[in-house]
Amino acid sequence: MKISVDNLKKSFGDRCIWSDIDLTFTSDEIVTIAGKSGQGKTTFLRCLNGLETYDAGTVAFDGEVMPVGTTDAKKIGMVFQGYYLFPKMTVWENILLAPLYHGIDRKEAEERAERLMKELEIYEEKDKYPKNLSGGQQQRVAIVRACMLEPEILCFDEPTSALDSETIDKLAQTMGRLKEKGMGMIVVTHDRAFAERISDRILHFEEGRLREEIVA
Ligand SMILES: Nc1ncnc2c1ncn2[C@@H]1O[C@H](COP(=O)(O)OP(=O)(O)OP(=O)(O)O)[C@@H](O)[C@H]1O
Repeated sequence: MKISVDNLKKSFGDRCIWSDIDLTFTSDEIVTIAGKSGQGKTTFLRCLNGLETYDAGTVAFDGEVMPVGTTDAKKIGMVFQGYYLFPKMTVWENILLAPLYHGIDRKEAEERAERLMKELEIYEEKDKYPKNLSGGQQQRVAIVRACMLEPEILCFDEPTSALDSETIDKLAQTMGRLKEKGMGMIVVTHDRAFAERISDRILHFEEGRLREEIVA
Protein backbone atom coordinates (compact mmCIF):
# COMPACT_ATOMS: atom_id res chain seq x y z
CA MET A 1 0.00 0.00 0.00
CA LYS A 2 1.26 3.44 -0.86
CA ILE A 3 0.02 6.87 0.22
CA SER A 4 1.03 9.59 -2.22
CA VAL A 5 0.80 13.16 -1.03
CA ASP A 6 1.06 15.66 -3.84
CA ASN A 7 1.45 19.41 -3.45
CA LEU A 8 -0.67 19.53 -0.29
CA LYS A 9 -1.44 22.90 1.27
CA LYS A 10 -3.31 23.74 4.46
CA SER A 11 -4.46 27.07 5.88
CA PHE A 12 -6.63 28.03 8.80
CA GLY A 13 -8.32 31.26 7.71
CA ASP A 14 -5.64 33.51 6.20
CA ARG A 15 -2.81 31.64 7.87
CA CYS A 16 -0.94 29.08 5.78
CA ILE A 17 0.18 26.23 8.08
CA TRP A 18 2.18 24.33 5.47
CA SER A 19 2.36 24.03 1.68
CA ASP A 20 4.03 22.18 -1.20
CA ILE A 21 4.04 18.90 0.71
CA ASP A 22 5.12 16.11 -1.66
CA LEU A 23 5.98 12.66 -0.38
CA THR A 24 5.01 9.03 -0.25
CA PHE A 25 4.54 6.58 2.61
CA THR A 26 4.49 2.81 2.17
CA SER A 27 3.20 0.02 4.40
CA ASP A 28 6.66 -1.51 4.89
CA GLU A 29 8.18 1.42 6.81
CA ILE A 30 7.95 3.47 9.98
CA VAL A 31 8.22 7.18 9.30
CA THR A 32 8.38 9.71 12.10
CA ILE A 33 7.48 13.36 11.80
CA ALA A 34 9.21 15.84 14.09
CA GLY A 35 8.99 19.60 14.35
CA LYS A 36 8.35 22.36 16.86
CA SER A 37 4.97 22.86 18.46
CA GLY A 38 2.41 24.48 16.18
CA GLN A 39 4.08 23.50 12.89
CA GLY A 40 1.02 21.52 11.82
CA LYS A 41 2.05 17.92 12.47
CA THR A 42 -1.25 16.83 14.01
CA THR A 43 -3.12 18.69 11.28
CA PHE A 44 -1.15 16.75 8.68
CA LEU A 45 -2.12 13.38 10.23
CA ARG A 46 -5.73 14.53 10.40
CA CYS A 47 -5.63 15.45 6.70
CA LEU A 48 -4.29 11.98 5.80
CA ASN A 49 -7.13 10.43 7.82
CA GLY A 50 -9.92 12.46 6.24
CA LEU A 51 -10.58 14.34 9.49
CA GLU A 52 -9.51 17.74 8.18
CA THR A 53 -9.88 19.45 4.83
CA TYR A 54 -6.98 20.97 2.90
CA ASP A 55 -6.82 23.84 0.42
CA ALA A 56 -4.85 22.36 -2.46
CA GLY A 57 -3.15 19.16 -3.57
CA THR A 58 -4.13 15.51 -3.36
CA VAL A 59 -3.82 12.47 -1.13
CA ALA A 60 -3.97 9.16 -3.02
CA PHE A 61 -4.19 5.63 -1.59
CA ASP A 62 -2.63 3.16 -4.03
CA GLY A 63 -3.09 5.69 -6.82
CA GLU A 64 -6.72 6.46 -6.01
CA VAL A 65 -7.17 10.13 -5.17
CA MET A 66 -9.28 10.50 -2.02
CA PRO A 67 -12.00 13.14 -2.04
CA VAL A 68 -11.08 15.81 0.55
CA GLY A 69 -12.35 14.92 4.02
CA THR A 70 -12.82 11.20 3.30
CA THR A 71 -10.87 8.12 4.29
CA ASP A 72 -10.65 4.38 3.79
CA ALA A 73 -10.53 2.64 7.16
CA LYS A 74 -9.03 -0.48 5.60
CA LYS A 75 -6.04 1.50 4.40
CA ILE A 76 -5.35 4.00 7.19
CA GLY A 77 -6.10 4.40 10.88
CA MET A 78 -5.08 6.70 13.72
CA VAL A 79 -4.23 6.46 17.40
CA PHE A 80 -5.00 9.88 18.87
CA GLN A 81 -2.85 11.60 21.45
CA GLY A 82 -5.65 11.58 24.04
CA TYR A 83 -6.72 8.03 23.04
CA TYR A 84 -10.43 9.03 23.06
CA LEU A 85 -11.72 5.80 24.52
CA PHE A 86 -15.47 5.84 25.18
CA PRO A 87 -15.72 6.22 28.99
CA LYS A 88 -19.06 4.44 29.45
CA MET A 89 -17.97 1.35 27.54
CA THR A 90 -15.71 -1.42 28.77
CA VAL A 91 -12.37 -2.04 27.07
CA TRP A 92 -13.94 -4.97 25.20
CA GLU A 93 -16.89 -2.85 23.99
CA ASN A 94 -14.55 -0.03 22.93
CA ILE A 95 -12.54 -2.46 20.84
CA LEU A 96 -15.50 -4.21 19.16
CA LEU A 97 -17.48 -1.09 18.31
CA ALA A 98 -15.82 -0.16 14.99
CA PRO A 99 -15.53 -3.67 13.49
CA LEU A 100 -19.19 -4.45 14.28
CA TYR A 101 -20.21 -1.09 12.83
CA HIS A 102 -18.23 -1.91 9.68
CA GLY A 103 -20.11 -5.21 9.34
CA ILE A 104 -17.37 -7.60 10.42
CA ASP A 105 -18.82 -10.85 11.75
CA ARG A 106 -18.95 -10.81 15.58
CA LYS A 107 -17.10 -14.11 16.03
CA GLU A 108 -14.34 -13.02 13.70
CA ALA A 109 -14.11 -9.61 15.42
CA GLU A 110 -13.95 -11.23 18.87
CA GLU A 111 -11.20 -13.61 17.77
CA ARG A 112 -9.23 -10.75 16.28
CA ALA A 113 -9.71 -8.67 19.45
CA GLU A 114 -8.57 -11.51 21.70
CA ARG A 115 -5.47 -12.19 19.61
CA LEU A 116 -4.42 -8.53 19.47
CA MET A 117 -5.17 -7.90 23.15
CA LYS A 118 -3.12 -10.92 24.22
CA GLU A 119 -0.29 -9.79 22.02
CA LEU A 120 -0.30 -6.35 23.64
CA GLU A 121 -0.86 -7.85 27.10
CA ILE A 122 -4.15 -6.09 27.70
CA TYR A 123 -6.61 -9.01 27.50
CA GLU A 124 -6.95 -9.30 31.28
CA GLU A 125 -8.29 -5.76 31.41
CA LYS A 126 -11.11 -6.47 28.95
CA ASP A 127 -14.01 -5.92 31.37
CA LYS A 128 -12.63 -2.74 32.94
CA TYR A 129 -13.67 0.80 32.12
CA PRO A 130 -11.02 3.13 30.64
CA LYS A 131 -10.81 5.28 33.78
CA ASN A 132 -9.56 2.26 35.74
CA LEU A 133 -6.58 1.70 33.44
CA SER A 134 -3.12 3.27 33.55
CA GLY A 135 -2.05 5.62 30.75
CA GLY A 136 0.02 2.91 29.10
CA GLN A 137 -2.86 0.42 29.28
CA GLN A 138 -5.29 2.96 27.80
CA GLN A 139 -2.85 3.53 25.00
CA ARG A 140 -2.58 -0.18 24.24
CA VAL A 141 -6.38 -0.39 24.15
CA ALA A 142 -6.39 2.53 21.70
CA ILE A 143 -3.79 0.73 19.55
CA VAL A 144 -5.80 -2.50 19.53
CA ARG A 145 -8.95 -0.56 18.68
CA ALA A 146 -7.17 1.18 15.79
CA CYS A 147 -5.78 -2.17 14.56
CA MET A 148 -9.15 -3.93 14.54
CA LEU A 149 -9.97 -2.86 10.99
CA GLU A 150 -6.47 -3.96 9.98
CA PRO A 151 -5.41 -0.70 8.34
CA GLU A 152 -2.33 -1.01 6.19
CA ILE A 153 -0.85 2.17 7.63
CA LEU A 154 -1.44 3.34 11.21
CA CYS A 155 -0.79 6.92 12.34
CA PHE A 156 0.22 7.80 15.91
CA ASP A 157 0.06 11.31 17.37
CA GLU A 158 2.66 11.82 20.12
CA PRO A 159 2.46 8.22 21.36
CA THR A 160 5.13 8.57 24.06
CA SER A 161 4.00 11.82 25.66
CA ALA A 162 2.16 10.23 28.62
CA LEU A 163 4.37 7.17 29.09
CA ASP A 164 7.23 6.20 31.39
CA SER A 165 10.44 4.82 29.92
CA GLU A 166 9.49 1.17 30.49
CA THR A 167 6.18 1.62 28.67
CA ILE A 168 7.92 3.51 25.86
CA ASP A 169 10.17 0.50 25.48
CA LYS A 170 7.15 -1.80 25.21
CA LEU A 171 5.55 0.53 22.67
CA ALA A 172 8.69 0.42 20.50
CA GLN A 173 8.57 -3.38 20.61
CA THR A 174 4.86 -3.38 19.73
CA MET A 175 5.52 -1.14 16.75
CA GLY A 176 8.33 -3.43 15.62
CA ARG A 177 5.95 -6.41 15.76
CA LEU A 178 3.25 -4.55 13.83
CA LYS A 179 5.81 -3.65 11.18
CA GLU A 180 6.94 -7.29 10.89
CA LYS A 181 3.31 -8.18 10.25
CA GLY A 182 3.20 -5.75 7.36
CA MET A 183 1.74 -2.61 8.91
CA GLY A 184 3.31 0.73 8.04
CA MET A 185 3.32 3.56 10.56
CA ILE A 186 3.48 7.35 10.48
CA VAL A 187 4.40 8.67 13.91
CA VAL A 188 4.37 12.28 15.09
CA THR A 189 6.76 12.62 18.00
CA HIS A 190 8.91 15.11 19.89
CA ASP A 191 10.91 12.26 21.36
CA ARG A 192 14.14 12.19 19.40
CA ALA A 193 15.54 9.02 20.98
CA PHE A 194 12.29 7.18 20.29
CA ALA A 195 12.24 8.45 16.69
CA GLU A 196 15.79 7.26 16.10
CA ARG A 197 15.00 3.90 17.60
CA ILE A 198 11.91 3.08 15.56
CA SER A 199 12.23 5.01 12.29
CA ASP A 200 13.21 4.09 8.79
CA ARG A 201 12.87 7.77 7.91
CA ILE A 202 12.53 10.97 9.91
CA LEU A 203 10.75 14.01 8.47
CA HIS A 204 10.76 17.53 9.91
CA PHE A 205 8.14 20.21 9.63
CA GLU A 206 9.90 23.55 9.52
CA GLU A 207 8.41 26.88 8.57
CA GLY A 208 5.61 25.36 6.59
CA ARG A 209 7.70 22.80 4.68
CA LEU A 210 8.42 19.14 5.27
CA ARG A 211 11.97 17.99 4.75
CA GLU A 212 13.51 14.58 5.08
CA GLU A 213 16.51 13.31 6.97
CA ILE A 214 18.01 9.90 6.23
CA VAL A 215 18.51 7.66 9.26
CA ALA A 216 21.87 5.94 9.16
N1 LIG B 1 -9.30 23.93 13.94
C1 LIG B 1 -8.35 24.87 13.94
N2 LIG B 1 -8.67 26.15 13.68
C2 LIG B 1 -7.73 27.13 13.65
N3 LIG B 1 -6.41 26.91 13.87
C3 LIG B 1 -6.04 25.65 14.14
C4 LIG B 1 -6.98 24.57 14.19
N4 LIG B 1 -6.29 23.42 14.46
C5 LIG B 1 -5.00 23.78 14.58
N5 LIG B 1 -4.84 25.10 14.39
C6 LIG B 1 -3.56 25.84 14.41
O1 LIG B 1 -2.73 25.27 13.41
C7 LIG B 1 -1.38 25.21 13.88
C8 LIG B 1 -0.88 23.78 13.77
O2 LIG B 1 -1.52 22.99 14.76
P1 LIG B 1 -1.13 21.45 15.01
O3 LIG B 1 -1.84 21.00 16.23
O4 LIG B 1 -1.33 20.70 13.76
O5 LIG B 1 0.43 21.60 15.29
P2 LIG B 1 1.47 20.55 15.86
O6 LIG B 1 2.71 20.71 15.07
O7 LIG B 1 0.84 19.20 15.90
O8 LIG B 1 1.68 21.09 17.33
P3 LIG B 1 2.03 20.32 18.70
O9 LIG B 1 3.41 19.75 18.51
O10 LIG B 1 1.99 21.41 19.74
O11 LIG B 1 0.96 19.28 18.92
C9 LIG B 1 -1.38 25.78 15.29
O12 LIG B 1 -1.00 27.13 15.23
C10 LIG B 1 -2.82 25.65 15.72
O13 LIG B 1 -3.16 26.65 16.64
